[in-house]
Amino acid sequence: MAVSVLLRSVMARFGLVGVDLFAIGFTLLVGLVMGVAMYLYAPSWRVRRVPGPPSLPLVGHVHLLAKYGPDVLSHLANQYGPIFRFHLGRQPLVIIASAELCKEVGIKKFKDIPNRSIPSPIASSPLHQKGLFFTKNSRWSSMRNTILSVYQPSHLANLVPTMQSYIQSAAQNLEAEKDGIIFSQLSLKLATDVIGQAAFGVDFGLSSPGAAINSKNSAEVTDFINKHVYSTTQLKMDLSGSFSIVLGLLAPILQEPFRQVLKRIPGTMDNKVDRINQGISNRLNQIVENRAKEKLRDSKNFLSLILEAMESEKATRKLFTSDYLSAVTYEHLLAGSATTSFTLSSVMYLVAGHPEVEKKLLAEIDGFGPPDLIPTAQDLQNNFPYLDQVIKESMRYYLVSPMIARETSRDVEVGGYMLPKGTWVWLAPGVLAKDPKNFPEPEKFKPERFDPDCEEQKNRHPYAFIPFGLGPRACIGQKFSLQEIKLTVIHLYRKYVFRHSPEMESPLELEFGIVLNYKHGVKLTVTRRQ
Ligand code: HEM
Repeated sequence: MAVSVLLRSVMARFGLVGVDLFAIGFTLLVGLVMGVAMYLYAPSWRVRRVPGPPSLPLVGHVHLLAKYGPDVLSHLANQYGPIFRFHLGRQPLVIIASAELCKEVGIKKFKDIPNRSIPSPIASSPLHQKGLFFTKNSRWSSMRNTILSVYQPSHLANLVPTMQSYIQSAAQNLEAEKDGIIFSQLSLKLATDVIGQAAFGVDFGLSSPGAAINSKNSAEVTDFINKHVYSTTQLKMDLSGSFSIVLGLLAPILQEPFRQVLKRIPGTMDNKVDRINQGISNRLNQIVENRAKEKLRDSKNFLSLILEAMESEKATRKLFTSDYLSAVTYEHLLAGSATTSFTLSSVMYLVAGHPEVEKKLLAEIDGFGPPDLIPTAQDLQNNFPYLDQVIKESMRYYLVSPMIARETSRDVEVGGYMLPKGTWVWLAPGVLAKDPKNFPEPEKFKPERFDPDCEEQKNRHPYAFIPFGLGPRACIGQKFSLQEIKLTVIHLYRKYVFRHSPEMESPLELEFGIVLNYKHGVKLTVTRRQ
């Protein structure tokens, strides 16, 4: 009532006497509803010609994730072909599910599609945004060039003794656990220790036996790692993340304002994520600051190498301001731990369930030389061809990163469809890896399909298997992680054999995060070899 009186007096002032208030209210309401509808549907409208299933208002196709689980995109590719839409809430993704089109997006048309889209879990986490993964255009290429220069093969080769000593120490845990171990937990600790040393020159001391008791600063380290694990596992791609992440899926425009408010309200998940990310940032800044002050640095770790480059080159100094330096260093921990650990656990799980593969693998490992002969980086690359096949097949079978996010930076034609600037184009290596055209009987674990002499391998499209991505934006850590995984498998199989623990579910259950993870872990029993 009071509002209508007020409105009338305002209207009278402007000479609008006699205008129907109801009509104005109705027009405003219709305008508002249309505005919201346009906001929600505009992104879908721009790519409407690309085929895809009907999407639900607000949630898009997220409900299909619940229905089909990890196979959702393979299912849709069968129905809609090699390029189709999948809506994450309001945001349509154009999914690329053929090897030839992946090559087109990742290599041939790279200059039109050079960056990654930033999904809502990352948009709500400033900590994750300034690493190489999400930086864009010229900043990205300058950062990548500097980072690649510290990934020389000689640098990797120098890391073999460091990796080996962590592996040997972690393997001692196996002796203590007669009833079996949760291998995926041990491998995450090992991978975190290795990357902690390689990236920061810091010994987290997580994987050595009795780590919690021995480590001088165990409480602080455990706290840091727990924060890291929490921060990473909260980057959910479904509707179970923090409120601001879920809102980011539905209405991105509201995500940042809500995050700013919610992070100040104790008890909310946004508040917890923010506190934890702050804690990680502070700890990282401290590590970076301490390293920067050191006169004599251990030049084997990534951070020291970048700091040295910064001291000698003005351009690098300008590029790596402290926030970017902390972010790329943290990114190493993030990218280097969960991915490598998941892949290592997959290898151990799959070999443990396939005695015929185990037999061939043991023959190759035993044939390399005496049990205490540590392979060099070159040996690892050239002298373990069957191990290579086992790792590739394990990565195909359980692909840690089944999606690769990219975004068009101008209008570009892909697969016969014109995609406007700003379209999210996501490659689907997970679909390619399970496509029977590329991999006959995809549900069978057959390392021999990667034998360079076999017909299946010869006939396969060269980009049908891209676990590390492709083109100028491919993974920088590929050689690093393969070196670590091979050294670990060789060391473990020289001493032990493994079987599935009877306590483990079958088939293995997986969960979606920013990378794939094992829901209940990989549990194995261990037997010492005679
Ligand atoms: C088994 C282990 C790993 C897998 C499966 C993996 C997978 C991937 C994939 C699929 C991409 C996206 C590539 C693309 O867009 O084409 C990527 C990018 C990246 N990875 Fe890895 N990765 C692994 C280990 C590592 C390690 C150990 C590090 C660091 C030492 C690392 C650092 C990065 C970085 C920084 C990028 C972004 C590159 C850029 O945008 O220029 N990754 N990784």
